Amino acid sequence: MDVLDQLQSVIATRRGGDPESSYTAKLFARGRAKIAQKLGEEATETVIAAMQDDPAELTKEAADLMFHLLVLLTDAGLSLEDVRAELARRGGISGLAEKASRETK
Ligand SMILES: N=c1c2ncn([C@@H]3O[C@H](COP(=O)(O)OP(=O)(O)OP(=O)(O)O)[C@@H](O)[C@H]3O)c2ncn1[C@@H]1O[C@H](COP(=O)(O)O)[C@@H](O)[C@H]1O
Repeated sequence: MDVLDQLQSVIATRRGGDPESSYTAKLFARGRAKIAQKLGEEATETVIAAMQDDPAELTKEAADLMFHLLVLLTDAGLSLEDVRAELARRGGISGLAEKASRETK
């Protein structure tokens, strides 16, 4: 099991947990809108780190971003497997070709 799968498992165990002892449980308790807000904040911090050309900070912000994305997916009843399946479905399809097919629909 890789670190993202392990993290997803830990996150799932925190649903309904004690917000006083777990940051993840606190996020779940605050609800989808708050989780989404935190994800947006972490995305902004990731962009800032990238623009400052700071690889160490970018790595940390990317980790924060991925953690909050996993919490949001879990709250929505989705998992890394769903995202992996979507990425696999796109394998071999150029992003440009995929965009063109969307524009003709
Ligand atoms: N990977 C993470 C992780 N990344 C970031 N964070 C937390 O995300 C928070 C982001 O910081 P902020 O200052 O933006 O948030 P805040 O000020 O606490 O929140 P707001 O008041 O702004 O809403 C910090 O508290 C970080 O510790 C994480 N918290 C937990 N994990 C993982 O989740 C596991 C379970 O954690 P708990 O649920 O806390 O037991 C841990 O063992 C880790 O593996």
